[in-house]
Amino acid sequence: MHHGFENLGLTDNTTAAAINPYADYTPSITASGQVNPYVQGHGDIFYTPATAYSMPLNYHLYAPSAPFPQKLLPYQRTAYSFFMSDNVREELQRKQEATLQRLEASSLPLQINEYTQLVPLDPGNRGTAPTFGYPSWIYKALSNDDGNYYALRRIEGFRLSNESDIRVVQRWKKVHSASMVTIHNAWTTTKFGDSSIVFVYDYHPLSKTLADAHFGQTPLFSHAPPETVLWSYVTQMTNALRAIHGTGLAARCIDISKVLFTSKMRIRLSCCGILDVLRPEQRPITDVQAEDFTSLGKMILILACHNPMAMHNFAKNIDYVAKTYSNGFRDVVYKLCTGGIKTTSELTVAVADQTFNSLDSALHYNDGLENQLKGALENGRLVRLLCKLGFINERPEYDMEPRWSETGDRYCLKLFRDYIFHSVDGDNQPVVDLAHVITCLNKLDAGIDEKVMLTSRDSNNCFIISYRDLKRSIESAFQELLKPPNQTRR
Ligand SMILES: Nc1ncnc2c1ncn2[C@@H]1O[C@H](COP(=O)(O)OP(=O)(O)OP(=O)(O)O)[C@@H](O)[C@H]1O
Repeated sequence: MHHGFENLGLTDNTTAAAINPYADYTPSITASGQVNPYVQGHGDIFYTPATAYSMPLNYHLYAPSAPFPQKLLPYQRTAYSFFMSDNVREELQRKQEATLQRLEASSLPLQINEYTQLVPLDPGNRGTAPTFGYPSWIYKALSNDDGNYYALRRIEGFRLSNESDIRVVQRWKKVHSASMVTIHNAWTTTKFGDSSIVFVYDYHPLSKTLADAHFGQTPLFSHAPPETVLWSYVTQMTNALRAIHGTGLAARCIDISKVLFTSKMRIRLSCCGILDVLRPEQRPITDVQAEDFTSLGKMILILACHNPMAMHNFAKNIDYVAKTYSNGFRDVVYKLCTGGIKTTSELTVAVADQTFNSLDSALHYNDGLENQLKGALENGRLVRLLCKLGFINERPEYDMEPRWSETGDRYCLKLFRDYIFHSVDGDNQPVVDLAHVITCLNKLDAGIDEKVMLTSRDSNNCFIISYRDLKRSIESAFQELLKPPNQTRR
């Protein structure tokens, strides 16, 4: 397979010193003679100038972001390493889709405070199952203030008798933990036609409750889940409790229906702060905090036994845990359920070993994501370049202008576009080779000295031109498009 033209791979030492005929573009050349693609022409509207980082690698070369799923040929790797993996892309796209989903016909208010586009997140809910003693609803909503999506939890029919009760939300806003759904605000409203109180939380698209994940229609596990999964839940909830108790608050909502499963093995405690407003506690906070540990023990017992009613026969079920899981796990669950753990320090010590396992898998996962990120590292640059080429090529209004016409120096850009996209093979069949496109665009963006041979469409003319000069032409042609109308285009 060939592209019609071959790279000559020549290094031209003269172009580096050549006079720049277009004042608009001066490539930034580093001490080692490389072109810095991030420092484009002055006032380049497509690039934000890099501040701290100015020494690029050889930008048309990519380090492999191994491991590859199978042995790939070099040209396959070029395309493979340039994008995130299909799995990650699909997951993110599905989350995007869920986030942007809208409800065409809705009886919900069009706007409440700064929030619009309300979509119920729990459409099966008829508001009959009382959460915290009241019917409750949860909606996704768009904030007109910051353009982010939030989850609004509405507690129906609640009247705030004491204004100061809602102030506790300010304290909750200060609790930061990656194992919690962050709360942002709370307010009362009559916009739903009743007196409701609304709590504003972070929105986590496609999340489900632990109850749904383990006991729903498509449960994650059909029987007892692996011990590593349960330890991971315990350590994540320990992380949440450390932050909550450390701020002098108590969670009061650890339950399979209130812990959200937000992505692979990531759980977050939701609904924090609601009970503190609805039913403020009079008891000493240490007593209330102690209940968080028993709730955690019950939750883990329920999941371990794969039985929502596991607490009804505690002795039998803790026996089952002893037979199915390790002694260490059984001991922690037993202590939690029976009040043997009363502070986060005690819990932290009890789960210390497992915390390192969780940390290790979190670090591995992080490495994996960073590798994925590498795949998308530079493709933004090429999109900008493609946009520029698109703006420049085939502009009918400049057909009669010499520099843009078939004979002018913009002509090589048109031929270069043909070289990238319109190559044909020996049988005159279109060559659709992503790796070729990416390689050419990378070289063009880096403006390297390598030369390429371009042939006119009628095969009568032939140009040999370096990527550096092509880049210069693109920049000057693009800058001309930006010129105000009263300045004549060259
Ligand atoms: N912060 C959030 N971000 C995104 N989705 C959420 C959020 N909180 C809840 N959800 C979605 O709403 C669904 C219902 O949540 P909810 O807490 O009401 O659970 P539930 O099982 O209906 O509990 P209850 O019976 O107490 O209402 C969850 O399964 C989840 O899909």
